[in-house]
Amino acid sequence: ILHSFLPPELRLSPDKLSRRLFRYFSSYCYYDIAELDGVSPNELYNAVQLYLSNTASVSATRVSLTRPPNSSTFTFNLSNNDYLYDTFNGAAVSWEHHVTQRQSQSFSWRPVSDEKRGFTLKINKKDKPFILPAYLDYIMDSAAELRRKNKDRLLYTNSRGGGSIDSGGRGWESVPFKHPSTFETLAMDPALKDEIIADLREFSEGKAFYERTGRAWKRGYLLHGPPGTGKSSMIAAMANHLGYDIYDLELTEVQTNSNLRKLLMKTTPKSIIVIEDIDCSLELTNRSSGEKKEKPPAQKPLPSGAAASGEEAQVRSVTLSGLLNFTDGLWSCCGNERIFVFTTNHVERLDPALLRSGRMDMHIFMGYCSFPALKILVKNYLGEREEEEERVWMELEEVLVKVEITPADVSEVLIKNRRRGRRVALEELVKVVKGRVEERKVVDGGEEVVEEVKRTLESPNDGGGGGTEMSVDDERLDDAKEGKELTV
Ligand SMILES: Nc1ncnc2c1ncn2[C@@H]1O[C@H](COP(=O)(O)OP(=O)(O)OP(=O)(O)O)[C@@H](O)[C@H]1O
Ligand SMILES: [Mg+2]
Repeated sequence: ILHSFLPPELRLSPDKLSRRLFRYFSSYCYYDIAELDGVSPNELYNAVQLYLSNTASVSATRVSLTRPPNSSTFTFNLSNNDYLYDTFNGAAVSWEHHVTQRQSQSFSWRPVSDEKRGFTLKINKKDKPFILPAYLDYIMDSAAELRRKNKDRLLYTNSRGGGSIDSGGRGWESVPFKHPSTFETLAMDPALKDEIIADLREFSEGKAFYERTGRAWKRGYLLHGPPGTGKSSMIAAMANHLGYDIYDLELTEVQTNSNLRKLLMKTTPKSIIVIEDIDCSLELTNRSSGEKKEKPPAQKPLPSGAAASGEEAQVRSVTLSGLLNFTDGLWSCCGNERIFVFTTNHVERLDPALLRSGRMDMHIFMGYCSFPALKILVKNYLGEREEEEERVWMELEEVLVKVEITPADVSEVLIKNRRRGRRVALEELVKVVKGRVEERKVVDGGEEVVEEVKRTLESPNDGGGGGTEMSVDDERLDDAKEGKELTV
């Protein structure tokens, strides 16, 4: 009866009709996202699945857990007909996963699953203008990010072959990057560590900021400090924290500025470009001086093998300005989201052009082992602190301020004595640090004596310089000789 009264477009089966009526009066709208679009996979379905499997708001009543091979984390998927709630821009949405059996198996060249899977997104009609399509874009971006984080990261180098960039080779050779260093295991001042982590987060989330301010989306860090203080470990921790690849650029292997540019052009976004020991890699003379720069001794001969004239050598070698052009000049915008890290043991040897403000955004000094850093190292190697160790810790805190010991040295002692038990390892550490204090006293004493001897020799009233008697305590002089060679 109803059919005969209704217009043709509404003459539907009761089931469909009731659904349409329900949707018409409902305050929600629904979006179906099927696994397959015809026979090809639906990218959005995969993105939603990945996004939901990592979303923090696990409010579904039943989820299926999985652990992919070689992964340390569990992921979960929605079970059939279960819901998960999410919020975006303050609006609540829900996702339902449905799995149904395929009715008829039409012939297909590709293997098609027996099940038909899909997600249904339910959002309030009033929220629709505010969250669509931004929410779906956000899901696609988040999924791409998760995919990148889950994939093996790579360490590239230009010094292991990979084909010379000149002869059309790739220039970079890669290996899987598996360095275990993280910010948690990195022993350094906690305040500085937090500052670096915050800086990295700001950088990686700063796309809009960099666009708005017209700056190239890149950041430079200069790590300096004595050997064995964790500069390389810091780079690994940065890469692990951000999930970036690392390009370890061996400058001495690059022959010309143009090759350097080609190599850097081949780096991918979301990567860290590292130049270790920059003071040794290049003759980093002041680029404005216009003087001819001698080819650095470490630099390899030119591929042609021909002896280049002085002029040619100048043109055909990597210069500071060539490097800065890429890190800072017009070329810096070729490729987004890149971090440059330079390390050096001698910051004072670097060209001021490299140090001027704005060039390297952050100068990080990796110093000798402080007490908070020591606590992290002990925790890394020996585990959590125990109750009855108060005395040893007090002793360590007291002596540590008197010496310069690198985290690498501390690690060495702890690794060597780890098997002998925690207590013994700590006692050994105290012994080593105290030993260093004693050594230092001798050296300091020696230096004092040297100064005193110098003063005596230089003073004409005392008859110094003529081999006459000196008023130096013999015993201290002996000590000094043991500790340090006298060079007066
Ligand atoms: N701050 C640190 N935190 C944790 N471990 C450290 C730290 N510093 C050094 N180590 C340990 O010492 C070893 C050497 O450190 P690393 O290679 O990072 O030093 P570096 O500063 O890069 O030295 P170099 O200037 O000689 O290149 C590392 O394998 C690491 O185990
Ligand atoms: Mg290093």
